Amino acid sequence: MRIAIAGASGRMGRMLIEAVLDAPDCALAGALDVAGNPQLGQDCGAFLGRATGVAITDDVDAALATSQVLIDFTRPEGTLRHLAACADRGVALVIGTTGFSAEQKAEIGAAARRTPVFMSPNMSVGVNVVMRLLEQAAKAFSHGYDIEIIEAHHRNKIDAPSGTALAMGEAVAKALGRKLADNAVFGREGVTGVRDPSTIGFATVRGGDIIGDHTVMFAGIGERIEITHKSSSRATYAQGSLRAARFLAQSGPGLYDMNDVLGLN
Ligand SMILES: NC(=O)C1=CN([C@@H]2O[C@H](COP(=O)(O)OP(=O)(O)OC[C@H]3O[C@@H](n4cnc5c(N)ncnc54)[C@H](OP(=O)(O)O)[C@@H]3O)[C@@H](O)[C@H]2O)C=CC1
Ligand SMILES: O=C(O)C1=N[C@H](C(=O)O)C[C@H](O)C1
Repeated sequence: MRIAIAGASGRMGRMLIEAVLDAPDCALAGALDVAGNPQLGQDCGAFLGRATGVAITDDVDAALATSQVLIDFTRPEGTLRHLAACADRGVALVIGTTGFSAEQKAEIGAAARRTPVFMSPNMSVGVNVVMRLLEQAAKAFSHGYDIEIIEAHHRNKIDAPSGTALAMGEAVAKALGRKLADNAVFGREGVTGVRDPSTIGFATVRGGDIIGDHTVMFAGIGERIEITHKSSSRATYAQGSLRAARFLAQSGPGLYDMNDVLGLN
């Protein structure tokens, strides 16, 4: 499978380059980064001391020329630019980027009618299994338990709450027949009044090199239940992304997520 990586010099881009180079069924076909990035023109394996023959470029057409799948961990505006190019060329797209608006998500859905697109705010198998546990827990604790979602990430993360925390909130809200948009409370300060039981609270921690921790708390009277996932390596996200790429390589146009890949639907 011929794979291009967008955000090639980023934290996830580098994990993905290493994962693709080490996967016997994958070959690196392109490495993209944004105009002005200092790594442009360098071999994308230089950080590993490996010569891949693939230079990092900001030329989207050149990076996609011989690629079957593009894996994108960049920023929403970058992803949308790559999405349009992939849809025009029929190149499949794996989206790991987070922080999309509702309008941007609709744009992704529309492009997925032309080419296979996979999107998940968290590529780890563990988080996606936890999503299912959360649906069950939310139904079981639907009365008398307050729901709070706490996430912690490294100091360089630029979006909050994390895409995963928001997806956990969506999963819990859906299981309860609520709309997250109507019930989410993002942080608290000052005289907040007593807690409205229908709300789903979010708290964000940013610091150091935390890779990604997520806890959903169901707080009742006399007990509380916490369902926690902690990532200890970005390699999990890279392996999940390759799994998604293999899935797309065998799929027609459509918008897919980890439930499709793991057969959880
Ligand atoms: N789904 C999942 O499992 C995971 C998702 N993520 C998400 O992936 C994204 C990237 O995370 P991370 O690798 O840590 O971030 P980094 O900042 O380390 O990397 C982002 C890369 O994208 C480049 N970039 C920035 N803006 C654009 C643009 N407009 N067009 C193209 N490329 C651009 C950056 O270049 P430059 O440095 O020059 O700005 C950089 O190379 C985030 O949204 C994060 O939340 C992260 C981990 C797991
Ligand atoms: O930016 C990160 O690092 C991560 N982002 C994703 C998110 O926003 O949920 C996934 C993971 O938690 C790491």
